[in-house]
Amino acid sequence: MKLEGVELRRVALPLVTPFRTSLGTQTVRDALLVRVATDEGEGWAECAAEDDPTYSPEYLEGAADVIRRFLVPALFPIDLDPAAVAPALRHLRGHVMAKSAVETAVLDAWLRARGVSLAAYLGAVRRSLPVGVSVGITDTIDELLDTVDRHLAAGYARVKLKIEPGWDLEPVARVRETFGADVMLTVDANTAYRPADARHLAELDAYGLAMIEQPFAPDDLHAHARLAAMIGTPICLDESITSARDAVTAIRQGACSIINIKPGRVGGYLEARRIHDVAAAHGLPVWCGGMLETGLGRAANLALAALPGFTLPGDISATARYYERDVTAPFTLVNGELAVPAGPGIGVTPEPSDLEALTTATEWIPA
Ligand SMILES: O=C(O)CCC(=O)N[C@@H](C(=O)O)c1ccccc1
Repeated sequence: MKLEGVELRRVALPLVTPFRTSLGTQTVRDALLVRVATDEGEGWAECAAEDDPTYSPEYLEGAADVIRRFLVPALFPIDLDPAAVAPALRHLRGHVMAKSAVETAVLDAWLRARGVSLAAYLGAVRRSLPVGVSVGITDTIDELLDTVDRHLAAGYARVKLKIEPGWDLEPVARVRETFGADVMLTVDANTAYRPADARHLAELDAYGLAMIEQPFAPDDLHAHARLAAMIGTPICLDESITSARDAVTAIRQGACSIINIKPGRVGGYLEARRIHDVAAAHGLPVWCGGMLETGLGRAANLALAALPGFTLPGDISATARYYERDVTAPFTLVNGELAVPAGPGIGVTPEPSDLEALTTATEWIPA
């Protein structure tokens, strides 16, 4: 398969409600979409990078630049198949979210041309999935309780509460006492705490949480291992894991007993599957994280989350949780589950009128 050109398209999707985490508050999702044109047809992908380098060192303008100047030119001479992309880009250091978007678009084109779904290609074992929902930091506890109530009524299998210093024990205690012991509850700190906060975080052990996600800095595996040894609640890593090698290191150091896999953060769906396999070999459950994806990323994440080791509900909410309008048809919860796309490739394509309405810029990179 030969690359004939690549379209980079920026879209802006207003969020239905502001999304506040320890990293800041988001009211719109600016996304970079990648469409590859090949001699066998086209493929789509979405870059997980945010507008600013707060979640990871990557950011959208930088990802577009590295794709335009380095990643795409490196692929033009290559006879492409899914396994050929990463090796062709290996001499270019880092930029895993940009690389993930390019690899995924090539993978989508290759699979569409062969009539194979991403789910089947990755080894999915389920056709629909119970999914979780992420709840941002709110101004008041009452607002938080209303939000959780609404999401539980919608059928979400797990509620994730964003926490940060000053907003942790009380919101968790109030949600637990309001909704009872049976709700699967997790917290995500997005690296907001310091090792000296370990004893404070250990008090979360009283609330039967399914996990505490990424309390400390991405590179501080020791602090995570020390907390893991102090408490019964499992520690889950997100930002710390950018490859299968990172996953092995973290597991061997006792820094985590659950891993949040985000294909963009680890360089693509093939590396994501490797992390799934490594975790399974060590008996660790994994789940699929979210980066406020449009329907393009959401579709691909559902395929990954259908693999056997993804035994915990992921951050793959219904479209309506974030967006009034999306670039693809909306994903809706049916009996608390989302259907895994079964069509060729990622199984969805943008709706032309919605895509145009949400587009803020496009550029074409010719061969
Ligand atoms: O449901 C979603 O797509 C978002 C899930 C979520 O909480 N994402 C968090 C995270 O750290 O996992 C996040 C996304 C984007 C930016 C910062 C944080």
